[in-house]
Amino acid sequence: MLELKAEPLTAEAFALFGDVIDTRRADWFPINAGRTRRYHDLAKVETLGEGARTLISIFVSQPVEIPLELDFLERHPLGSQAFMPLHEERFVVVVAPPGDEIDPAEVRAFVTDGRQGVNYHACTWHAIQSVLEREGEFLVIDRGGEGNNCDEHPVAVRVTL
Ligand SMILES: NC(=O)N[C@@H](O)C(=O)O
Ligand code: NI
Repeated sequence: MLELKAEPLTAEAFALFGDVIDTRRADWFPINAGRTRRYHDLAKVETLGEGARTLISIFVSQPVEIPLELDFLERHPLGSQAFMPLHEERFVVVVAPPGDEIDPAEVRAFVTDGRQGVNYHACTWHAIQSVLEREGEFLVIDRGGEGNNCDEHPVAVRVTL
């Protein structure tokens, strides 16, 4: 069993796996006669393969227990997947770099601070949505279309905070 203590999520540490969506760390420009700040193009949306299209969904998730025990990670080979909390929910992120095998030494665990969202790049191995403390509501942007877009890989991970 791989034991990991979750680190605070930062864009730098997450760069190998995807993007951190966070207005506090992003540029913006004014639109709508200056009434709106546009935080523009914050993450790389990928939609690959036959009939690919971008989906906008809402996930309402029940909270996970800590320690969080995982027995697999998953990846989406045909597209990215973004999760943005709608009510400052914190969540646990467990990732490994793209590749057909998962090297336990490369698995990382993070915890968000409520203002952060994540966008997993295509093929990044990740744990399924794991919200903390209370029911969470997330805006999810990912890929629809033909073909299989979800592979699972067994790996035993135990995450503490
Ligand atoms: N299956 C699904 O839509 N969600 C997962 O991909 C996940 O990352 O939670
Ligand atoms: Ni996923």
